Amino acid sequence: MEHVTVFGAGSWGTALAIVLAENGHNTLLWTHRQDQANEINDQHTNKKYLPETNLPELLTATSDMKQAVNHASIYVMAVPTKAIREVCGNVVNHLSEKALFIHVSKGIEPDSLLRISEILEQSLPSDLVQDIVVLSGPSHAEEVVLHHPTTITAACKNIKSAEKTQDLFMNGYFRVYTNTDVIGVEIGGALKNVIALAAGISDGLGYGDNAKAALITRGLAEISRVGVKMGGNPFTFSGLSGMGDLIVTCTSVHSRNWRAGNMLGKGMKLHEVLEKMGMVVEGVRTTKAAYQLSTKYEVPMPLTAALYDVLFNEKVPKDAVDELMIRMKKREIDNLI
Ligand SMILES: NC(=O)C1=CN([C@@H]2O[C@H](COP(=O)(O)OP(=O)(O)OC[C@H]3O[C@@H](n4cnc5c(N)ncnc54)[C@H](OP(=O)(O)O)[C@@H]3O)[C@@H](O)[C@H]2O)C=CC1
Ligand SMILES: O=C(CO)COP(=O)(O)O
Repeated sequence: MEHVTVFGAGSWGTALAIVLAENGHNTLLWTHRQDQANEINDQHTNKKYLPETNLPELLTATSDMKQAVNHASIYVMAVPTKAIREVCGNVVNHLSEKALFIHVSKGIEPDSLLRISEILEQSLPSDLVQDIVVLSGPSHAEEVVLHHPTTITAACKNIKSAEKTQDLFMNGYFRVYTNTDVIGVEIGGALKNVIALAAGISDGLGYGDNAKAALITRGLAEISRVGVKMGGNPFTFSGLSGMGDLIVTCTSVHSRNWRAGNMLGKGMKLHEVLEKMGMVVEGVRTTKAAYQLSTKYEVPMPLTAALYDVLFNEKVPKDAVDELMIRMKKREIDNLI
């Protein structure tokens, strides 16, 4: 039995805290909202994020950062990408012993173009970090809490820490693989959200399965192209954190990115969509970052560029699709390896 603190009590942080508690670990969930901590401790629910779920009574919550840091030396960082720096900054204020950091966020910071593990490296004192692990793959919180079979990857340059993460989370419904390709796993997890927004737009426009399959396949081509240039292993992109997560996010009604795209395709404005969602839609900021990555690494990413224009330059979605279809002729296969 280990002591673990999960930072972030949204859908994913709460679902992972349930997995850990069910695996017998002494798990504390940190939230920045006292009323939410009270609800979790007193009613064993988190109605805003997982309305149908009863939380294990052994799972407790706090909004006290000092208590959260002191509780454990294994931390799961489960806040959206845009909150990672702020939460790390607060953790550091109370950190006094070496800890293992497992992050589960799927994004890339616009402008700095840092991956989440790089933001953690920048924000945390290196002498107090045992290792940084990324846990990523096709895993909607709504299905994990129903114990539906789920597979995911724990990646760390140090395989021992990936294996430790595997042991912490693995159980009969949550199967964890290991990988040492942190770059590939993080890039796949972040960029699939861009393509999922596009898949939602395609469905919102009334296009069918052919269009969806095209987006998933050509989306994977552009994710792999830039991911390999950034140093990822080409094979990682056909694994759980690449193709696996791309499929689930582009095809599931649970996906916030797909749902947001769907509303855009039906004609809603981006700000209206984001207000209506009330949960993080990582793909919006990540589209900006991906567009910048495409320029920085001189990699063609036509789907990303089209989505960028729809989100930030008021391009009409149907026009973006039409323009994608009549681009100049191409060969299908890139020489990635
Ligand atoms: N949901 C899922 O199935 C999965 C999500 N992920 C990834 O996990 C990450 C978190 O997503 P998810 O849990 O779904 O997001 P949600 O939108 O469900 O929840 C986000 C949580 O983070 C909190 N938060 C936001 N900003 C801050 C801040 N500055 N300080 C402290 N807490 C903050 C929110 O609090 P508040 O209520 O106050 O807004 C909320 O509790 C994302 O990167 C996502 O891509 C990965 C796999 C699966
Ligand atoms: O990453 C996810 C599933 O693996 C969750 O995707 P959304 O953020 O689109 O809901």
